[in-house]
Amino acid sequence: MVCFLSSCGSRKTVQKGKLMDLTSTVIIPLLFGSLGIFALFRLLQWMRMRAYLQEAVVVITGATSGLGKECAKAFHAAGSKLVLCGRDSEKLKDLVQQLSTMTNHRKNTHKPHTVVFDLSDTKTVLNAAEEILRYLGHVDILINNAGISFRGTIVDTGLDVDKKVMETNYFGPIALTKALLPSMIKRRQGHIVAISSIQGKISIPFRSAYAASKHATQAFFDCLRAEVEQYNIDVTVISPGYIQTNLSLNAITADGSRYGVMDKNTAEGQTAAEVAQVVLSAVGQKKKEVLVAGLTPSLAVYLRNLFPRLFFTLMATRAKKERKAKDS
Ligand SMILES: NC(=O)C1=CN([C@@H]2O[C@H](COP(=O)(O)OP(=O)(O)OC[C@H]3O[C@@H](n4cnc5c(N)ncnc54)[C@H](OP(=O)(O)O)[C@@H]3O)[C@@H](O)[C@H]2O)C=CC1
Ligand SMILES: CCCCCCCCCCCCCCCC(=O)OCC(=O)COP(=O)(O)O
Repeated sequence: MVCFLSSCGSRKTVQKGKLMDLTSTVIIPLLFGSLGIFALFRLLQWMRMRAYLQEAVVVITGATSGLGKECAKAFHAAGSKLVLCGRDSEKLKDLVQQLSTMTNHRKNTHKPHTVVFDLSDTKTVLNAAEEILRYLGHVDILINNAGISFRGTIVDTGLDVDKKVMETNYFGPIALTKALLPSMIKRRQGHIVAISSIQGKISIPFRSAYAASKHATQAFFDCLRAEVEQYNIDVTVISPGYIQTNLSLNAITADGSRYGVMDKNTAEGQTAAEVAQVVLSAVGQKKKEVLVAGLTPSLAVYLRNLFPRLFFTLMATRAKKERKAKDS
């Protein structure tokens, strides 16, 4: 018995020793090796991204405020050659002035070019595309960012309002994309980015025109991605949740007037600078799509796809609650 116990003890000691040997000779080197490979991979990825963005001709629509303005700062700092688009030439000039004061000692930065046009006017969009190609010769990255939101009940909203939202958020961006696409196909190089929304994946009550325009955006750019892959053209769709911008202030309502209220959700959203960094990194890594949202909007997207009936019930309850709050 004593002999058995002592042999058990020594067997345990031998096993412990073998385990320690295995840890020091295999597990620890493997762990450090994997960490090293991962760090090297990330470094190479970062260097490739920097090289891709440096000197790239990047067109940004809606550069006069919010996310577009922050994207302009991020891509300018990355050394891209910017074409800043907007409706207001004074705001664009101010931005160019602001960018000129941003020094980046490690990067060669460029003075941006500006183009003024209204996305809801197709003729000016086509003229703008011509001007961009004439001035810069080509476009490497087009960021379709500009957009407006909407607040209203479907029953009270005139069709002219639906059309205005679709023209700004959908027809304008696709007109600009189509106008620049042939030159990208010719060069067999290019990257088209669409700033969509979580509302491109789910519809919430009293946002019909906006959610419809963003669903259309998602569908169009998903088709485009498939069609242009053979020409080495990338398409990235970015779907943010709430961002702290003027989007709700500038939203149009059922009668076409400005909403003029800063929504609580918008005010408490991510900062535009944070989201712009996500856009920069997604573009740099040529990601196909990115969701930039908190837990609830992200869960809502999964809920819509996995348990649609439950999602529809939640949305109907939300609509009743909102209408009651408005009426009282
Ligand atoms: N804020 C948010 O919570 C979210 C925003 N998004 C999307 O992000 C994008 C940027 O919006 P955001 O920065 O938040 O909002 P802002 O209102 O701050 O910016 C919108 C930009 O679009 C421009 N714009 C609007 N209408 C037109 C038009 N007809 N022609 C040309 N430019 C136009 C505006 O120009 P001007 O200065 O002349 O008005 C402005 O530069 C939009 O596509 C929006 O749908 C997506 C998810 C969430
Ligand atoms: C266990 C699962 C819980 C899931 C809860 C689902 C019900 C909650 C719905 C939440 C809806 C979130 C919508 C997010 C919308 C959004 O982020 O949109 C961004 C925008 O484009 C903002 O535009 P807006 O003009 O609407 O401010």
